[in-house]
Amino acid sequence: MQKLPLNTRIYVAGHRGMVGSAIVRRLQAEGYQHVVTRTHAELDLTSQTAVQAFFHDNPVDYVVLAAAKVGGIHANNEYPADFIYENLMIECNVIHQAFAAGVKNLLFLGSSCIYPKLASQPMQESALLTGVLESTNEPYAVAKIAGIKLCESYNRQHGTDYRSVMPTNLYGPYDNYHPENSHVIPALIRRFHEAKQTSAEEVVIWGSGTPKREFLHVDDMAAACLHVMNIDAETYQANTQPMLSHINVGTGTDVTIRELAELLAEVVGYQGKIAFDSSKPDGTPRKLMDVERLAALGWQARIDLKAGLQSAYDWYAEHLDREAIRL
Ligand SMILES: NC(=O)C1=CN([C@@H]2O[C@H](COP(=O)(O)OP(=O)(O)OC[C@H]3O[C@@H](n4cnc5c(N)ncnc54)[C@H](OP(=O)(O)O)[C@@H]3O)[C@@H](O)[C@H]2O)C=CC1
Ligand SMILES: C[C@H]1O[C@H](OP(=O)(O)OP(=O)(O)OC[C@H]2O[C@@H](n3cnc4c(=O)[nH]c(N)nc43)[C@H](O)[C@@H]2O)[C@@H](O)[C@@H](O)C1=O
Repeated sequence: MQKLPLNTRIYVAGHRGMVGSAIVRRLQAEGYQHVVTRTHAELDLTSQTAVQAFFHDNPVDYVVLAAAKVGGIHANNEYPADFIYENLMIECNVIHQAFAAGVKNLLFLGSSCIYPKLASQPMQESALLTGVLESTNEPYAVAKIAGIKLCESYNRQHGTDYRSVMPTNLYGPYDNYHPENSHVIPALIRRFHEAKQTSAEEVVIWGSGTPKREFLHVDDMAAACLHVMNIDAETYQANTQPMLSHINVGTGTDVTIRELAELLAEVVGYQGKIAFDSSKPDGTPRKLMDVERLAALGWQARIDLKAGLQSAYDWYAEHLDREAIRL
């Protein structure tokens, strides 16, 4: 396994987010000495001129693109223009300006929602663009597919080594706990915690509870990112042909939303009723990732779901009074 030199200058875009912060923790733990970061306030990645100036003034060797407009099923449904515009702008600016500044290596984070709504399960990388997308997050998915194609096209035309990883649903420290705009795990952690504090009789879960989801702890995701970054170029190219420049990252197992809710109630210690509001959207019925490609390249998830949920809840409870929690 080729090891990136520890003095590699690595720019992590989105370093304060759940995934970006996990990647920075992992890089620092592994001894990388030159991790470059900018907050959203310091550098708005939707601004072409600001991104061009950043790369001109700050020579880097590797870019990790973990910055994005991110949200759960409700946020995607409510703000489709924001999701497609901001993510397309971030991807075009960072990928093109990295190339223009001579950066040879980049890791782009896509998402499992790039695959067709009814793709056969588990979903292989080759399923991309073989069917219609899930309507609740289609704009976001189209932006993510564009990110994959940007990396692939710069590799084909300019000989860059821009890689794309497709994470399944993620959770863990520094997640977004907004009651409406968050993903299901932070939303339910917060709802069950507040229900326990107020002795509420029941907690309402969105949808039917029947959809299935795969959940990967963000520390596993960060480990997978560093693993992919350290694969030598010819091995990476040989394992992502024909033109399949992306690699799925997941656990290879899934649970129903009902099972997840019951697990979280147990983890949080909530003993009231769990009800389902079928007026809320279910989204994709199932999106289990085929993780064989990355397994063949030497990486598998390690964090068990129940232990991961427990650690995520413990982190939430410990940070409630601090600004780290995005409520
Ligand atoms: N969370 C999940 O379940 C999944 C996430 N992913 C992907 O992983 C990546 C990271 O997601 P996650 O960590 O959960 O998201 P977060 O929302 O936690 O982090 C996103 C980061 O990007 C920053 N950002 C957003 N817009 C801009 C901008 N215009 N300029 C500069 N910075 C910006 C945010 O800063 P600020 O908050 O200050 O605006 C934030 O730090 C994304 O590409 C996402 O699509 C893929 C699959 C699942
Ligand atoms: C991560 C990935 O996938 C995301 O899509 P998603 O997987 O459908 O995201 P979700 O976590 O919001 O919902 C998962 C399931 O859970 C149910 N559900 C129940 N109760 C709550 C609840 O209270 N909140 C939320 N958000 N969902 C709930 C919800 O109805 C749905 O059936 C994209 O947005 C996109 O971000 C993307 O890249």
